[in-house]
Amino acid sequence: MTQPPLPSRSGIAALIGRANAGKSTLLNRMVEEKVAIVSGTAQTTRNLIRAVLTDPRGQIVFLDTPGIHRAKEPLGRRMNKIARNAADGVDAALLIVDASAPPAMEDEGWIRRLLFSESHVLVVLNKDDLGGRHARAYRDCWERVAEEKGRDRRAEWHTVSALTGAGIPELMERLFELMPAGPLLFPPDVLTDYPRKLNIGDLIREQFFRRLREEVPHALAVRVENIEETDAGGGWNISATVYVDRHSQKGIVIGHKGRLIKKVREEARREVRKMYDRPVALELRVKVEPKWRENYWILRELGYA
Ligand SMILES: Nc1nc2c(ncn2[C@@H]2O[C@H](COP(=O)(O)OP(=O)(O)OP(=O)(O)O)[C@@H](O)[C@H]2O)c(=O)[nH]1
Repeated sequence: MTQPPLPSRSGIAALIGRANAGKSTLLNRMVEEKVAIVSGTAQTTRNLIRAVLTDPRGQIVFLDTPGIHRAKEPLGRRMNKIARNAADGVDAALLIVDASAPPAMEDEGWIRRLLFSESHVLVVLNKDDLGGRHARAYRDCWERVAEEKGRDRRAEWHTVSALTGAGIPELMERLFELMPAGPLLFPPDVLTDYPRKLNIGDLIREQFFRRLREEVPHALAVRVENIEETDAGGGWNISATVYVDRHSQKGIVIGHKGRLIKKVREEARREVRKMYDRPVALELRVKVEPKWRENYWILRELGYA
């Protein structure tokens, strides 16, 4: 029997929008049962990947942006920074707005940001079932901010109701078109097992977050290369690489006499052991990879065995 051909497009879409705009409802509606939502467990709240949708038209990896809130603590501020950057370097950035309510400061903030993003931008006017009274105000807001900023930048506008499903097939069709041709980013039968490497990477990164000043963690990625089962006791030998942008950051991440990375390794090891309930050995390497954020090959490789 011949297998159906694999889809030949695959890309990344970021979901952006203020709380209550309907991001989660929209995501659920877009992916329906066809998807493996990446694990509902508590750990994945830190995880940016929310879902991977594969169908004959292609594959879309949906990235979530943690809500932007008025964060006082450093971790919250860093999360905001991550959220703001999630719109960059993706194949489609979806700004979801609630068209039944007027644009809020946060919507305008996102518009300002998206005007400078190189990603293809789609503004999704959600909750159209409530009448979409304020749809025009969002378009006006876009135009006004673009003019203020001197940016001749257009967005694509889609009117939907995540609740009733109206407008969703058209939006999906368009998203698949926007995904670049190329091999799948993730295996098609994604992936109950897949989040493990991501989660462990997150746990390690979080330990750096806790110990470093703002600039560095933002320029820091952790990629778990390998999880090897040990012969005895069901333990894991994990090796991971910490990527930074610049040489100067390498020293910071390693710390005086290697103290910082050692501490991170110990704490991360403890966290992983707690989460997966097994003995863990962890090896960390630091690598300088200028502009890693612009290369999403790191993302491509995450999760592959
Ligand atoms: N009438 C209507 N309500 C909607 C629609 N989409 C979402 N909602 C409602 O809006 C509320 C917020 O939706 P969520 O999907 O939780 O919003 P969110 O943007 O994910 O919010 P956070 O999880 O806080 O980021 C819920 O009560 C939804 O049922 C829609 O198209 N029409």
